[in-house]
Amino acid sequence: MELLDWDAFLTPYKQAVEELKVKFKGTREQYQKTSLHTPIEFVTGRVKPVSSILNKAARKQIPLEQLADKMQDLAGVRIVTQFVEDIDKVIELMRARSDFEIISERDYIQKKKPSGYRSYHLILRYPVQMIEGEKKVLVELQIRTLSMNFWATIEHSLRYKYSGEIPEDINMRLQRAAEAAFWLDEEMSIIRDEVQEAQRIITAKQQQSR
Ligand SMILES: Nc1nc2c(ncn2[C@@H]2O[C@H](COP(=O)(O)OP(=O)(O)OP(=O)(O)O)[C@@H](O)[C@H]2O)c(=O)[nH]1
Ligand SMILES: Nc1ncnc2c1ncn2[C@@H]1O[C@H](COP(=O)(O)OP(=O)(O)OP(=O)(O)O)[C@@H](O)[C@H]1O
Repeated sequence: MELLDWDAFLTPYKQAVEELKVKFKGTREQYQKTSLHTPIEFVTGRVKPVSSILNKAARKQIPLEQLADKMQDLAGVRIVTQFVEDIDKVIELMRARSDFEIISERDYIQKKKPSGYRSYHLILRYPVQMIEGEKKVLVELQIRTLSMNFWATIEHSLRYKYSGEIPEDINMRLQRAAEAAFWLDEEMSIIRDEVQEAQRIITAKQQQSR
């Protein structure tokens, strides 16, 4: 595929990522207007870079003609939460929506990956309105806490730096960091009610001074 074709091929994925980011940020804003704790801390998204698509296609032996069906993370959106309990709430919110179909779920929180990676993944089939008509694209939605996100971001950078072959001593540190990230989530869950009450007071004060 040439550069121009990539641009055309990825257009609906870009559209899907932009639309879903707006929608999920909108959900966060709705929560902020209530006295309820918002389960969404922030939302990010990206279209997979072409170099990364080519690497993954070669690694997984996916023919380029089958990318749309076989590579589920061409469009990726991530919802980051404060607490592990918020992840369940976000999953509930996603299951109640009618603007996409959830086609699969993977729980890497109950069952973390050997690397230490924790996150909850949903694969969505999302309809994008193109000038040629509706096109349904797959979107990978990752839901994770701030602590899980911190670990995954650091691990991703190291994996990139060492082209997947992370030296043993650093790997050991990463495993320990994964355990620390898990305990951070546990500790924060225990004081969740206190934290949420403090945040409610701060939000109410900010709204009064507007
Ligand atoms: N940082 C980090 N991210 C991970 C790890 N495992 C999975 N992910 C993220 O989760 C996505 C989906 O992973 P999987 O559910 O394992 O999907 P997969 O197609 O079986 O495997 P990948 O080749 O990793 O995409 C990846 O593209 C990454 O963004 C990990 O060990 N570390
Ligand atoms: N679902 C997602 N939502 C938001 N950002 C994502 C998502 N998946 C990956 N990213 C981010 O996009 C950037 C580039 O991701 P890339 O697709 O190359 O990584 P990857 O998903 O780990 O790779 P691979 O699946 O090919 O091993 C990274 O910063 C990664 O954290």
